[in-house]
Amino acid sequence: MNEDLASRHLNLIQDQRPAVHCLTNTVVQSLTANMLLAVGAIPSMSSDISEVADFTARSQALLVNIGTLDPLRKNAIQAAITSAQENNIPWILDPVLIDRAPVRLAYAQELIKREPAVIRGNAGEISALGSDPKSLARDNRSIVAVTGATDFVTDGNRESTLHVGHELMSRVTGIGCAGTAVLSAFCAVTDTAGHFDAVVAGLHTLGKTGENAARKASGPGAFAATILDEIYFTSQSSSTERPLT
Ligand SMILES: Nc1ncnc2c1ncn2[C@@H]1O[C@H](COP(=O)(O)OP(=O)(O)O)[C@@H](O)[C@H]1O
Ligand SMILES: Cc1ncsc1CCOP(=O)(O)O
Ligand SMILES: [Mg+2]
Repeated sequence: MNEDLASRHLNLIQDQRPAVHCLTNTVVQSLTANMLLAVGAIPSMSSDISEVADFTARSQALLVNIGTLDPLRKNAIQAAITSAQENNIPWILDPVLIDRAPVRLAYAQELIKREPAVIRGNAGEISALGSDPKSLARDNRSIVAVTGATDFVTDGNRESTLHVGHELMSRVTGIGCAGTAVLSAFCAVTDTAGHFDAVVAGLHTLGKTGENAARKASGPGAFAATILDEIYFTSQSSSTERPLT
């Protein structure tokens, strides 16, 4: 079932080539842009306050990743979210490392009040928000995805648990961040009602390509390159509707 869901969304991405504007941390920008290109989306990364609203308005999804922050970037994030809301564009939050600093947690909680379409984080990050994933989803009208060895997705009512991925994915910085960008591209080709399925499909695709890459890579260094290849081959094969594995 998730295979077909993923294949259908990958086909839509190949057809629509959605633009995803990414306000993301300085550690993962290159991997994120390359993962979006490999899956068939079109990334942009500007954070200048003079243009960020326009970049967002001309995109089909906005990624907000708070891994590295500064005052200028915070201003850009607020302006981009406003533009996304004004243009009915889904914005997706990756609350990186909010379990490590109270000020970062408080900032993420402020952003969540603006009702992201999706919140994707690892178990430590999501639990730092202080409510269970289903309540968090219901209270903010968001899809919540809690990722790790097992991924859990909820819209506050529906639930999906995914047993995909490989341990090597936790050994390369940016796989989670790039994963949130990939599921943003999946959300970009669906309407709000389709975002639950889009997140499940995006995480299924990420996990299966991670498994494929782990079979071929000798270690984390090769894995970082191989996962790019694998998500590209997967996106290309979706047009012939071959299974992801
Ligand atoms: N131990 C693991 N076993 C299998 N898959 C994993 C494991 N750790 C991470 N992953 C995969 O990597 C993805 C993102 O990793 P995660 O560690 O949750 O994010 P982050 O890097 O933001 O902490 C998950 O959705 C899952 O597919
Ligand atoms: C190490 C680090 N520090 C701030 S952002 C970042 C990258 C986090 O990437 P991911 O959440 O995908 O592991
Ligand atoms: Mg992360």
